Amino acid sequence: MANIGDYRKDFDILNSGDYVYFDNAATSQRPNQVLDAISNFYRTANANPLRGLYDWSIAATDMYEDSRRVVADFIGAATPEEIIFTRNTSESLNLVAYSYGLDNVSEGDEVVISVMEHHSNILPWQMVCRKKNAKLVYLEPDEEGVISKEEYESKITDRTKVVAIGHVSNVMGVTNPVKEIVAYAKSKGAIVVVDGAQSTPHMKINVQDLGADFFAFSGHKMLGPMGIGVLYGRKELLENMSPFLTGGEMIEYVTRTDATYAELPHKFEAGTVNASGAVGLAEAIRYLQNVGFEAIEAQEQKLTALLMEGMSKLPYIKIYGSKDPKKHCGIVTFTIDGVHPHDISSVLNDDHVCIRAGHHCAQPLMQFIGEGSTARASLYFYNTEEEVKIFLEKLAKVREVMGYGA
Ligand SMILES: Cc1ncc(COP(=O)(O)O)c(CNc2co[nH]c2=O)c1O
Repeated sequence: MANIGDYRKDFDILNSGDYVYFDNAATSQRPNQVLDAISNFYRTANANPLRGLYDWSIAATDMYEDSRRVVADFIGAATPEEIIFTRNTSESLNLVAYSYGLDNVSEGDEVVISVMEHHSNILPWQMVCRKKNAKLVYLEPDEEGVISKEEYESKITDRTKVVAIGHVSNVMGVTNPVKEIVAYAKSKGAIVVVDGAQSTPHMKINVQDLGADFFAFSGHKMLGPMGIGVLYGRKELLENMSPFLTGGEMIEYVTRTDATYAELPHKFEAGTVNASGAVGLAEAIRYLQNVGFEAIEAQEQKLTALLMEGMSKLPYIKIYGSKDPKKHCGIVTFTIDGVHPHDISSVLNDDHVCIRAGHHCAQPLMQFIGEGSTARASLYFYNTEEEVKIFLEKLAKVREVMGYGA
């Protein structure tokens, strides 16, 4: 059994200088195995997949569809046809809103989301409700970001057609009770879309166990390349949905006035697909499975506990979310009295420490917690205790650098 620290050697960028990378909730880093898999695709099987009748195109198609099978197995889909490759979580969520929401939400219906959602899981539903004259209802968490049973049972009603909920908040780090929310939503006749962007990199996902009707995530947050995302959808729903984007690959037959569409999953994959991205994502999945989510979770929880314990010694720092490091998924959002989050990030960057600062594409949540912006450190399994110590040392200097007393 490899030690969790043995994997860091696979990430050249993390070993090429003195940078401390604590912005993994924005995007992760990539191991050499993923970079080599993408390079190998272009060096040995690069051709436009799915339509060509020659060896390279057939090889590219095989690699692309093998990757789809890897993704389906990874998240417990019933069949690979339930896996749609997109560019990212944002596109996946838009696909559901446009192709399912506009056809199934009617005037007077309600769509339930939470105030903690990323804009990618707010704006598509604002669009649906505006176009269909439906009502957008917000679930509100407690101070630690927990959505209570009373809260979701009071707001998910017989008028609810869609519940769209983040699995893990990119700000609070809290894991929502998705399985319970799904069960209750289904008892009210609603379908559930789960935004898995911040959960899929950190924990074992089984979409059938969750009961999700749709589940979205991005490759770049889980060691994969940018530009490849996934939408899982229950086959019976996908089969009855209109295409989202139209064009090449996704048709059976086109006349001057009409067209018939390809079978799943190709109906939802217009144009030349991101075959190399899918191959890279499949390799990222194999890499994560080799590390193991138990080891990943243990390392993240150990580092988050060290981080939060060190930050708690600085009285001018406020941490958002749970006081329990085990309930942060590696995400620690904070403010420093008197210092703008952008300045926190800039001062830390002077010491080669990389964190995120701003509204994190979660402005309704910022309004809910009464902040314009916050700073956020987000860890992954390849970060180290030494990096946490460096972060805490540099963080303790920020106020001084900004002209405050220590
Ligand atoms: C919960 C959540 N949903 C959806 C998205 C959109 O993912 P994308 O389509 O791959 O961009 C993000 C990205 N979150 C962040 C991107 O940069 N910093 C973040 O916190 C997210 O955290």
